[in-house]
Amino acid sequence: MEVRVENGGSYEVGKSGWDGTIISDDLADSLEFPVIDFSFLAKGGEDEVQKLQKLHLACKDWGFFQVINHGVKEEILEKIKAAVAAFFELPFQEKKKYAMAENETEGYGQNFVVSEHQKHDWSGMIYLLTLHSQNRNFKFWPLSLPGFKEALEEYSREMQKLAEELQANFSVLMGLKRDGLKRLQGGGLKQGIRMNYYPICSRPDLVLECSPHSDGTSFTLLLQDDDVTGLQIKHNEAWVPVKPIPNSLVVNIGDATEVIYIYVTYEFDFKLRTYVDFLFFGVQMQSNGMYKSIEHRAIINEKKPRISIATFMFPDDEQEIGPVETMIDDQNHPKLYRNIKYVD
Ligand SMILES: O=C(O)CCC(=O)C(=O)O
Ligand SMILES: [Fe+2]
Repeated sequence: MEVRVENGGSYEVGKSGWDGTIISDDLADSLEFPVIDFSFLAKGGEDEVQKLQKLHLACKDWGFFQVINHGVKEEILEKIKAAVAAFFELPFQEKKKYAMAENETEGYGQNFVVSEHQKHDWSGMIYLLTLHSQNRNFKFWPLSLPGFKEALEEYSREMQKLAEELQANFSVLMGLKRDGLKRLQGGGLKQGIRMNYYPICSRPDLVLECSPHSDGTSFTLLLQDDDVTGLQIKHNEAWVPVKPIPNSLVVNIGDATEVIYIYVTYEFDFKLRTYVDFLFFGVQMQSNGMYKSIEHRAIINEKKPRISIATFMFPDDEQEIGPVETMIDDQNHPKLYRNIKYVD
């Protein structure tokens, strides 16, 4: 059985999608997906590594965790969800005005999901660069939608504060001062926000909406609908559903990469082989592989549409970054990645 996903001009043809055991919701509960109480982390000092043990294990063993008590007001979360819902409710002709152009990463894109039995609804996403503010490209912003710009700007500011606090905690875990990773990166994190809309689907077993991927970021903060489970992460070779905790945010470690070199060669057995050389920039790289960027995907729900809002944090460019010295130990943890500049 095949599922075809059309995305703008191109499409992928995949297998039926389900390519691994899916853990049931009950079993997932017993696996204790990490929940981090942010009020314990906020403003933590360099001498408080012990307090961060839970965060360390979450990043090392799962690459994902949910953050509660993060301090972002519920009304700000509700406002952005409502603004995103209002955008996706606009007629297609209106949304199309913000369409992603060829070779651009920003703007509105839609997936037309087709199974072998029936046509399904449109699903879509809109991706906007939000910080640094000079990177904003307002031609992709639905400025005529009342309240959208204000809601997104406010949400973006709150995510930045939270991301900086998380980065400070990652610094301490890597044996640095709170501002260690920021200094090594030569400045603040850049930010882009991807808003996803997943329509109802009567045969969710046939459709996999957001295909398996890992995030090419430093790290990501995800806000999802409180009452629809859609996100699944790969853990011990199984897909584990992440049941939303109301008003929480999901954080995951990223692996921003860039292909630097592709070469094709004839091997001694006269077979043509292709090699790809990657550069890595995310927290996975800075932690010298201790913290992992994990594959995840989202599935469509039978009864309720779902919105998710992913805030992608990127290293600032222009500055050479590499694995943090304290994470390298020639004997047990030799340096896995080269130092490099991030250029997007
Ligand atoms: O919708 C989700 O839960 C996942 C979205 C996601 O992984 C992404 O936008 O990168
Ligand atoms: Fe993702």
